[in-house]
Amino acid sequence: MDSAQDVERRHLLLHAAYDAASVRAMERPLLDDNVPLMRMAASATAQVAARMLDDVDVDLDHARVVLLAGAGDNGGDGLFAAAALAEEGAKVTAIAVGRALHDKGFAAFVRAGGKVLVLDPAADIAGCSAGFSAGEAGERLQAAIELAQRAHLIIDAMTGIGLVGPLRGIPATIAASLGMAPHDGDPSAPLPYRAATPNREPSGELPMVLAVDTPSGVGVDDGSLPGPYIPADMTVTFGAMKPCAVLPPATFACGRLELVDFGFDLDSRNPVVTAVGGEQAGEAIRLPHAMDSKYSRGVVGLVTGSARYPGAAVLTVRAASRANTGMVRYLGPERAQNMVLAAVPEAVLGKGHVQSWVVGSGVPEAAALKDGETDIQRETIARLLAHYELAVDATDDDPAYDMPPIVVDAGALDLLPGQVPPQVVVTPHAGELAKLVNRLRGDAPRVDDENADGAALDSAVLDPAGRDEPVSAADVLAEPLRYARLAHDLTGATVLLKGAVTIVVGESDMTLASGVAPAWLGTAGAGDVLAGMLGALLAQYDEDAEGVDADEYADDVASLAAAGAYLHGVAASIASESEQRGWQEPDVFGMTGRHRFNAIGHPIVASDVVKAIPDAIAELLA
Ligand SMILES: NC(=O)C1=CN([C@@H]2O[C@H](COP(=O)(O)OP(=O)(O)OC[C@H]3O[C@@H](n4cnc5c(N)ncnc54)[C@H](O)[C@@H]3O)[C@@H](O)[C@H]2O)[C@@H](O)CC1
Ligand SMILES: [K+]
Repeated sequence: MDSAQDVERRHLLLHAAYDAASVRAMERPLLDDNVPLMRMAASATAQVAARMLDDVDVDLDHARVVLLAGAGDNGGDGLFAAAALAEEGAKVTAIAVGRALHDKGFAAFVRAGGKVLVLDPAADIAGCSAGFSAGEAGERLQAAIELAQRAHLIIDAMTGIGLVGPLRGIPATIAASLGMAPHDGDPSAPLPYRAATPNREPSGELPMVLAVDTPSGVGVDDGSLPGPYIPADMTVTFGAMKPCAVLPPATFACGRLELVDFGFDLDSRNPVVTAVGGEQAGEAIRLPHAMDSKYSRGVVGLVTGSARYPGAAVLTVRAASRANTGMVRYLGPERAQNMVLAAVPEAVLGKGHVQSWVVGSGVPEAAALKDGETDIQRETIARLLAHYELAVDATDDDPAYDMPPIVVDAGALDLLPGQVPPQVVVTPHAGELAKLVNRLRGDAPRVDDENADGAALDSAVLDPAGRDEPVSAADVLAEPLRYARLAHDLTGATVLLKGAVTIVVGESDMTLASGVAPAWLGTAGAGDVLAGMLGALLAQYDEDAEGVDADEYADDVASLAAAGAYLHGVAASIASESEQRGWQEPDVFGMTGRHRFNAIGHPIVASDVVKAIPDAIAELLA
């Protein structure tokens, strides 16, 4: 039997991601003990490379492999791995993209019969001629790119955790030619436009790419894509996951993840981001007690849907009522009330005591109302949210802290007060988060922001006070962690930023992520269902439980929000019968692989997700 410590460590290994500084700190004691980490890394890389070639029926004897080798230890890993492949008969060429190569790795590679192509005229690499002309440098670069394009496998060992900023120089040129690069005027590198396959199955196109530790060029610590990078079919990563393995958009450039466990003391450092696991999400579900009543199991109040969008009322109420609540109360216009009652006769109309609120789904934002038009739901929500506004000099006994948790979705986001307590959970997608941030900073909208009708706003007025430029949806998609943190800093709210990998930022530094949902979930009403489910999970929570202090309460709200996203994703997987996910935990090198299903599944509507909620809960509790 595994001890509790083993189970906890395994959870961290498969879910937690640590920044470069933490990885170096965790390596240190092992290096001091002369544990041959680089040899272990290289051996794993070579074995994964051989497996990839085998998967596409290429014998090592006939394999053409190109190693892109940087000057640092990442290049060292690559050279030792390439040496091992060359010894097995593969035809391997190392392309030196920097001015040096890892000495011992290079020596091993040459001994194994590998060939080297040096690109930088200023390089100083033993036995390799340098000082060639600019013209020859250009020809060598071209030859290197063609060689790589004709290879069966590219091993990308240009940079790992030592990357600083976007790739520059020759590595940048190589990455732009072989991989992806920003377009003119667009600060963020685009993502490869590929269909979402189960298990991040490689496309099967040659050359395949194996990234060593991290795909070169990605933002290791924040998951951004600051410049050119090479998307990988597989990333073999060492010691612990780095944030780029979990956080979007970089995680989508990693392909399948394989982790080499060095036995790091993972408890010794705080992860930057932790992916929610099933067990953790299951803890958010309160089991009914023998003495329970509908009230003690949790009552959710919903101010959702509107005369314009009554369907959202139905979806949120159905989702909340299926996600383990004692009762739901609905407040809304008559048409929506009638629809709610027809769909959920169990719902209670009108005000009353609740343990959580859900507001804003299917409620028009202010910008969508015509001049002078009012919306009854917005008025109710505004009155409710006023109770959550913290006084400027709020103390611990500010009454806002005593309000029940509230999910602020969609059309209510523009009603959110400036400073709120952490039991306020905002659930924007990228475009909504951009608007929220701009409003709270007093910025004007930028051209690429869209109004409610999908038409571009043309008033690109920049802030004369010289503040940062207004944020666009594209900015948020390019750096979701940064902007989710900014939204939290501006509001105090727990921020759940929706996406293929959903990010939750709460009071503590730790960020949570959930990528369990299949891409089929990107469908109208899915956000309404999530809001209802979040309300239900928050209503089950007992903040008066013994020993829960304010910090813990804030952390628990963040965990519940992430668990809600996870449960939503599991329900979508069940509904769509899909094994595809936005993010998948890594395989651990040397452990027998999990049984992999490969069901791509089928399309769904949001109502299908609602129906699957009870099964999803049962799955998490099993
Ligand atoms: N420290 C250790 O004990 C271990 C480290 N390992 C490997 O070592 C890597 C870290 O090695 P290093 O610290 O040498 O760093 P890297 O090899 O990741 O990166 C340093 C190299 O990248 C270049 N570089 C940095 N920023 C650049 C930019 N913006 N544009 C172009 N080039 C840039 C530098 O000039 C240098 O040549 C890990 O990712 C991992 O692959 C593994 O061997 C396992 C053990
Ligand atoms: K790399």
